[in-house]
Amino acid sequence: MAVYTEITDDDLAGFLAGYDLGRALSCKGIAEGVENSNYLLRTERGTFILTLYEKRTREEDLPFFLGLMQHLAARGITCPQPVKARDGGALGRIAGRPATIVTFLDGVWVKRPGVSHCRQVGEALAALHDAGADFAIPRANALTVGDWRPLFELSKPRADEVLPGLAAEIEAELDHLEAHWPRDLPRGVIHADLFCDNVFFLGGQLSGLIDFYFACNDFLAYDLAICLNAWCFEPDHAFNATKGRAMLSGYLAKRPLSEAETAALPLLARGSAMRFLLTRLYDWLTTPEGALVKKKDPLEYLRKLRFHRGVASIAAYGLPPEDYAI
Ligand SMILES: Nc1ncnc2c1ncn2[C@@H]1O[C@H](COP(=O)(O)OP(=O)(O)O)[C@@H](O)[C@H]1O
Ligand SMILES: N[C@@H](CCOP(=O)(O)O)C(=O)O
Repeated sequence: MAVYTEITDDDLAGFLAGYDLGRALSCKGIAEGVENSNYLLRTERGTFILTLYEKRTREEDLPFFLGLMQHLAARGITCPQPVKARDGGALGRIAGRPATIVTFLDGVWVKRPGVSHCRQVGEALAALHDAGADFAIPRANALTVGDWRPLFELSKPRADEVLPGLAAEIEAELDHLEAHWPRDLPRGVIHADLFCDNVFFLGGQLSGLIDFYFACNDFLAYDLAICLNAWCFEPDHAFNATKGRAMLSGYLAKRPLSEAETAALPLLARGSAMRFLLTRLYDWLTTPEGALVKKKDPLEYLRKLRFHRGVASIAAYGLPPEDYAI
């Protein structure tokens, strides 16, 4: 359960006094997510999500995240919308933390995605990339290749407690990624965390996207690599090429990949696996016992990384060359 900051009834009443949402009827911590504290808030005016920003979400980035959600919605992407307070702002403070209220999105996330889910995620990702193209506020990715080694240094002394030899394997992989990371692929606004728990479905149809708090400007194909990792591996850790093909086809139907993007995809997938391995490893080693959050397994991403290390081309993800030639 991701609740890092508890709020009192008085905190909530004081916060809501700035809004036209009536009184709180209930406010319950949400048992999902790992980054921020989220509450399901019911007021006299409806149901909302109250988010208190924690950990990796920097306050100075909030105008980017909130503005992006508004920008994307205006271009047809279904995502939560910040609720404005009476003073016109959407960002406030509660219990000492920066906080916003956003609209509640109907739908459920799928724990065992199928081929159709993967295709729809590919389509939605391409639509997001298209919709984000003219978003004016820039935000550099704070978790890209140059940030991985400093992040790793924080976990390195204890990494082998998680798996003997892990520190050396990560170091060697970082050497490779730093030496080969692409410099010049098409860039734009990426979601950067479009995992299964951030995509809602209703009746089998994708109904909305949430959790834009890692969104940034980076390689568009890197976002696709993140999604391949998050959606197309089976619980036994095998990559499912049918799902990979569905996701890539869904994406390609809306946005073609360049030759350079296609060639870079295995490396981007390795990098994406490294990024989530490192944040999970850090959280694994530092989250206090008894914290109200379910820690995520770093080694899941080590296995994914090892798979991509053996991948020579995008064909291994289920797409034969004749399907993506442009
Ligand atoms: N706008 C929303 N509408 C409905 N449910 C939401 C919304 N935002 C968050 N949630 C719920 O809260 C959970 C955690 O939210 P998320 O943004 O993923 O947290 P974190 O910032 O910690 O990653 C989600 O899995 C979902 O169940
Ligand atoms: N997706 C990340 C963790 C952060 O995302 P959340 O949406 O689950 O809070 C991971 O799986 O490591």
